[in-house]
Amino acid sequence: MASLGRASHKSERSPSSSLSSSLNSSSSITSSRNNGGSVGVHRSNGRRPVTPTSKTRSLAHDHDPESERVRVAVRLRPRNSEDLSDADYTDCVELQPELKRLKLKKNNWSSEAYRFDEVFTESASQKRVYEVVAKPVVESVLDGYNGTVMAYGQTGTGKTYTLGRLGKDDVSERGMMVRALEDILVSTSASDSVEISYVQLYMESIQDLLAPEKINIPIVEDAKTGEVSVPGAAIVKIRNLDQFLHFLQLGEVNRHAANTKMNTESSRSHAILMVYIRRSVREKEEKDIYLKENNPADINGHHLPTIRKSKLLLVDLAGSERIDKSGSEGHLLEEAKFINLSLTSLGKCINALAENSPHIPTRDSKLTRLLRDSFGGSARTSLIITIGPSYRHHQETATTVMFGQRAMKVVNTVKVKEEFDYESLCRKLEARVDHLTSEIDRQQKWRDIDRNKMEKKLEEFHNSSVEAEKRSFARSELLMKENTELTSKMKDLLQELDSQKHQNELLLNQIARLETSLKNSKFLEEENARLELDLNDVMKDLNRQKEENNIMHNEVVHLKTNLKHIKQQQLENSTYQKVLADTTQMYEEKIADLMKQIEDETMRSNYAEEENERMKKQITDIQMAMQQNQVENSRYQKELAGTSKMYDERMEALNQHLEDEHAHAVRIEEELRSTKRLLREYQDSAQVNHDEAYNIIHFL
Ligand SMILES: Nc1ncnc2c1ncn2[C@@H]1O[C@H](COP(=O)(O)OP(=O)(O)OP(=O)(O)O)[C@@H](O)[C@H]1O
Repeated sequence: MASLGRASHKSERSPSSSLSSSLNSSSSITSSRNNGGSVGVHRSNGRRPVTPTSKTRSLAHDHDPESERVRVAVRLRPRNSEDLSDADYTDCVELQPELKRLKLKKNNWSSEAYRFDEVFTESASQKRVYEVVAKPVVESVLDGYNGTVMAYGQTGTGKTYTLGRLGKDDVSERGMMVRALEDILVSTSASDSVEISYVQLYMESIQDLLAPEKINIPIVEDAKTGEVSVPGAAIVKIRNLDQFLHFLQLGEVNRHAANTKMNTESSRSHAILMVYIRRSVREKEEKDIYLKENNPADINGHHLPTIRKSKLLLVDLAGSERIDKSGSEGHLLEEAKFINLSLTSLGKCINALAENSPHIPTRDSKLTRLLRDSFGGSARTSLIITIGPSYRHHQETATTVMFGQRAMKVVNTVKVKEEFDYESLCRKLEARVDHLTSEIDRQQKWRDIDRNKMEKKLEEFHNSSVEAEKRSFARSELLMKENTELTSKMKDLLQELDSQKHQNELLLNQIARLETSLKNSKFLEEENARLELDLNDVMKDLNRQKEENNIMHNEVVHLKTNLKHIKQQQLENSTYQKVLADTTQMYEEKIADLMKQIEDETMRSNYAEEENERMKKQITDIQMAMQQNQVENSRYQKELAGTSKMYDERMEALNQHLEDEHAHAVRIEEELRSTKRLLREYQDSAQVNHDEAYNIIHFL
């Protein structure tokens, strides 16, 4: 305590000055109550009160001595059966709750007034006592401060009633322990941690009320932080009120108690309920703290989660007792001695703190060691002192009141204890590592899946490309084959074309020839017709000539007859007869020649007839060929259409040729005319011959 706590500058004040200061705060308490119904510590300098409703309050350490002073309330127990049965009963105190004042009677005519932070009459409810005394501390603890609520008083005055009452049958009877846990459990979330240890200090031995086998549990003090702990005690996580009630009842069962003259159930030990609260600092508050303290917790870019660890001590002290009154003997006496000894040590420390003494005898007892942080330390502390009403216990009441008065002078240095939650960070980082590992695994899995897919696709692509290559090779082979075939076909076609050309040429030639022939044939036909006509004429002439020849023959026969007759006459005329014979012979020779000419002419006429027939036949053949050619011509007409121009050109050549042919025909015609002329000459000659023959005959 000496190292952590010092009495405030108000420690030198007289009780009245303390009262004055309390008066200031009392008005603030009233104000707070009006605002929110809860009693908070309102600073006279106008700062906001430390209440659960003050959500926006600063988390800065508050060093207002008044606000950090140990709060002390006094509670008067109702008269008990002893008091009621006391015929000489007299009140030793007069309470003025509205003034938060207690008047302690010195004697029948005088009294001394003491100011407290709150004064509870015997009718004060458990609820109100809790809300005024303990609740602000509980809220402070929920905000991250350490806190202590302690009951101090003479045995049998209601310390256990005020703090440890379970209120199983009547909820309104619940004491501060149950109500505090109720509030804590309501105010904390699942992410927060609420744990308890419940120990008793019995005859300077710390024993675990939740695990009674644990005795002589050592007190551990952290040299650096001054933190006091009993790590040997069982720590139980509290999740609900029923669970807590169970443990509280268990502790009650395990607590040393005895039936004394003063109290049928007198606690023989100091019970200390330690509530450990571990809360994560909200993000915004965390940020505010970082900004305010300019100390951003950053490890490799990660903000460290900050937690607030706070501890609430609910201390139900064993009651001080006067051995003569309690009647303790033997073991009870020993217990009482230890109780009184430890309470005395506490009183000494409080005195020393109140008097700002350089030495605080913290180490005189385990109780003061355990409460080192509660008085003069960093905790917010509320003390409720319990007193009995009977004047019979005036001295004990006066001692208690004075203890309370001194305690009011003790100023603590409250501070929030925040630390980086390495455990949580570790868990978070582990979770992050797990998450990242699983993410990596997942991604690896996806990569594997993707790779497999890619490999499969690649294989498929490879296969398809091989297939495509095969197909393209087959196709190219096919194309090459087709190409070869087409080339061959093209060659054939070219050849065919050539042959077609050739044929065309042949046909053209043939057509030309046919056309020529046609022309010729026409011409010949015409010529033939003409010749036929001429021949007819010739034939007529010949027939006529034949008739004439016949006539001439007949004439010749007649002449021969006449000649015979003449010969006979010649015989009669010998000279004349000789000349006549010669002439006759000459004529006979001429007639023979003429006959021969006639026969030749006849033969020639027959030949001409045959020739005519042959030509007719030839014309018929030509006409048939022409008909065939016309069929073929119609067949080739389409093909010839494209080459008509060429044919036209050729036709010109043919025309030329035809002209030549025409010229030739003209020549033939001339020849024919010449033949006709010859024939006519022959006819003329024949006529001459005939005339000569006629003259001769006539002459003859
Ligand atoms: N405010 C009260 N109203 C009604 N009954 C009370 C009140 N305070 C105490 N009592 C009763 O007085 C008796 C003694 O109280 P309690 O055991 O709490 O005293 P104590 O201070 O704890 O005593 P000790 O120090 O011996 O343990 C109990 O029967 C309790 O019910």
